Amino acid sequence: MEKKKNFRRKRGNKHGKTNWAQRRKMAKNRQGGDSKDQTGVDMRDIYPQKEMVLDNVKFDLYYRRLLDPLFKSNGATTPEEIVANKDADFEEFRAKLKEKLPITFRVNPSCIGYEAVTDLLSSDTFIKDWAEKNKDNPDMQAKESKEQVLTTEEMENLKFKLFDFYPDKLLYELPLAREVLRKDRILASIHKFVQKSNDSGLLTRQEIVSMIPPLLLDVKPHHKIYDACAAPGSKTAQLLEFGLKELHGKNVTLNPGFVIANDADDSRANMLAHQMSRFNYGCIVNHDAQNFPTLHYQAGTSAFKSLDISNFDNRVYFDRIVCDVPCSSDAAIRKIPKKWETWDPIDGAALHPLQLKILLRSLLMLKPGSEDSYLTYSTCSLNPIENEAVVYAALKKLNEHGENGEEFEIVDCRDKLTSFKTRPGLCKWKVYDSISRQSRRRAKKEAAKEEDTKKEGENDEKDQSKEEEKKLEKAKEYKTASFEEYFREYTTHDGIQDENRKKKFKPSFFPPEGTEEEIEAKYHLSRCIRVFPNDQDTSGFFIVLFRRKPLTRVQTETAEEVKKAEDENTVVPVQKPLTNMMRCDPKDPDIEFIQSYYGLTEDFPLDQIFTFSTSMNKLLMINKGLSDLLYADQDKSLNLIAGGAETFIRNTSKKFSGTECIYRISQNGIYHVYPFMTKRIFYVNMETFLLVLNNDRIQIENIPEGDFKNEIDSLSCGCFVVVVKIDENREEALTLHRHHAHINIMVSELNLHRIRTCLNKHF
Ligand SMILES: C[S@@+](CC[C@H](N)C(=O)[O-])C[C@H]1O[C@@H](n2cnc3c(N)ncnc32)[C@H](O)[C@@H]1O
Repeated sequence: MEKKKNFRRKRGNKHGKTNWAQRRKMAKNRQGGDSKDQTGVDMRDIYPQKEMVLDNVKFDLYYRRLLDPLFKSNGATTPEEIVANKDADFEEFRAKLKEKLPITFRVNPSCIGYEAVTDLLSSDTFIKDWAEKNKDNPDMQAKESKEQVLTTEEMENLKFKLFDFYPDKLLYELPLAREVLRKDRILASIHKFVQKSNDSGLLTRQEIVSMIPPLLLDVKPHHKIYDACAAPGSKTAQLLEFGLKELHGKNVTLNPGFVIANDADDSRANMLAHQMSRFNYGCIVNHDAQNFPTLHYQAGTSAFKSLDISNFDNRVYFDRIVCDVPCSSDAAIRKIPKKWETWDPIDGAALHPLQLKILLRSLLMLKPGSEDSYLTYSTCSLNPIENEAVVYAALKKLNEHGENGEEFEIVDCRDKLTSFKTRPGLCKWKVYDSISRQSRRRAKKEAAKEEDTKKEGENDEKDQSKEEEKKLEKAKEYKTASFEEYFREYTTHDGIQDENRKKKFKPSFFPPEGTEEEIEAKYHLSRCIRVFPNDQDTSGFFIVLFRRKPLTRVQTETAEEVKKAEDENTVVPVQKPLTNMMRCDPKDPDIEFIQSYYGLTEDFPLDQIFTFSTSMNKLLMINKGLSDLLYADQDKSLNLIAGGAETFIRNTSKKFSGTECIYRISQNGIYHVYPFMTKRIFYVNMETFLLVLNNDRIQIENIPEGDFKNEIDSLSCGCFVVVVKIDENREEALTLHRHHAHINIMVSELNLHRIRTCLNKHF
């Protein structure tokens, strides 16, 4: 019993499940992150951790052979030169995989005033200026180290590296190793700046290759977007940013587009909530993507009315889908060095069936009959079994069974990545099974037995095979180790002898039949993209862009049913509560209070306010598109985890007692409300805005005489909003609270950091 208790404590809650925070802690402990004892001695100094061997002979053999057509021969003509050049390219590839990744990040273009941030980051002197400004700021210093690693001259010349294949000067790299950043007394402030800006949503730290799928999708605000395997959400954030970039204030709330982020792992799905919390534009759901429920727009809703009657199909479809499936992650080995120890191609083989199911389900969720329906499939694996084989199997299944010809096609998207090097997809590949260490040992033994069984006794034989095995392990070089020793080739599925292996190695692993030209003409597999780590110092990656062509018409209802549905258009559907998220009744006294207290205009969409709790302590705003989607879920089949932006918060704290203000406005949701406010909102000049931005608390008597002071003097206690016009198209807003004798800002430190940076008011 005692044992069981301990097990529970170690592993999480009483059901043995761990949440995200617990897992992080466990991982940190495993990595020795929190390794100091009570006296502050780092135990890693006493018991140094095992040095990780960044080598795997199987990995080398497998990829040198499987990806051979992709290694560069650099114009060589003789067979020897071709092999030598390809070997050199492979060596570069392999060497790069052993290096640590540089830190890259993206500016969030949906932040108001983000252009000021891109100007700062691309300036020659930002690093130097920021370090200088923060040299005495304890919040921006490294905790332990006080060294200065870079020379003054190196420091002078240090700049962020800008990648111009990404639009609007948004993508940067910090051109230094993490160790240097952490150690250097001055540079620590830059590291802190990136961290703080990342936490505030202004920057997103993300690997370059992982940014490619959303980039290829050319997202527009009206798009309905589905992210099938979304956690931890870096691509979801990018999709939201692209969608929101062109929208500000009012438009977001009334916008028909949305992003729905799904992940099958409930604790990972919860991690997405942070990414989405500021946008009323997205929601998070928790389903197996291969079985994602089909939703239908309901008669009577505006989304239903806008459906094309000549092509009637009231299922919910998506304009853009990101299918970033679970994979063996061997292309991310720079980030996960442990893979060097554990890598085996069977990992990819085991995931192929799930990857294919997720892709098939997702492709069918793309809007049919449209000129503008795109999906990206991606993995951070190099293995053709997880990549081209999945893509080919999906195309084969969907196109050959479609009645109207080839409905899905691979799009050539290389022109969208000019100045970013990629390598093409493979048309043909081999299917290899790896021979286990046990089988290799057995084979060695048998060979040894055959040669000289009589001379040696059993014990000697054991010693010999052990000896041989050691030698073999030492032969780390792919040139000296024999491929056949490690891998067995399967040419057809029918030809697999071992029944167990036959179950694991599916028919869909195998490449198309025919010549490369024939295959290419039919499937265009070379339009897939593989990123090699050595081409521009990134991780590896595989991406393919699919398009659903407007060929078939899918009818889910008969013409009479359509007619009936049209007749029913005037009927407002019953508003059932959702599984765990409820639409607030616009007639609820609390909602009516909000409307009158803040003087919300008639067009404020009261029916887009939702809550997760019957006590209505936190009210979330969702936009028009998301609201339509949730209406479509009348069967409550969506397992909704979070959605919308936290906008109104019930004032339960004592510090707000004595005011009539039942709900204050949250800074997260302010942008969705203030354009509709006619009361308790003040448009101020930049000077006044900076006064409230830079002071937590201001005595009312100390506010300089003028319009703002007069307005505050006559304002009752409670929440209010100030707005400043930055230029023709941009405004920034803050939530504040008026108390009897003072006002104070109700904005988190991180939000303040974001706003100050975007206004360029740190300097
Ligand atoms: C490669 S990660 C996604 C990374 C994410 N797209 C990003 O950019 O941050 C794959 C995700 O798929 C999830 N997953 C695994 N099996 C799934 C399934 N059957 N359906 C949906 N998600 C699944 C995993 O929990 C994991 O979070």
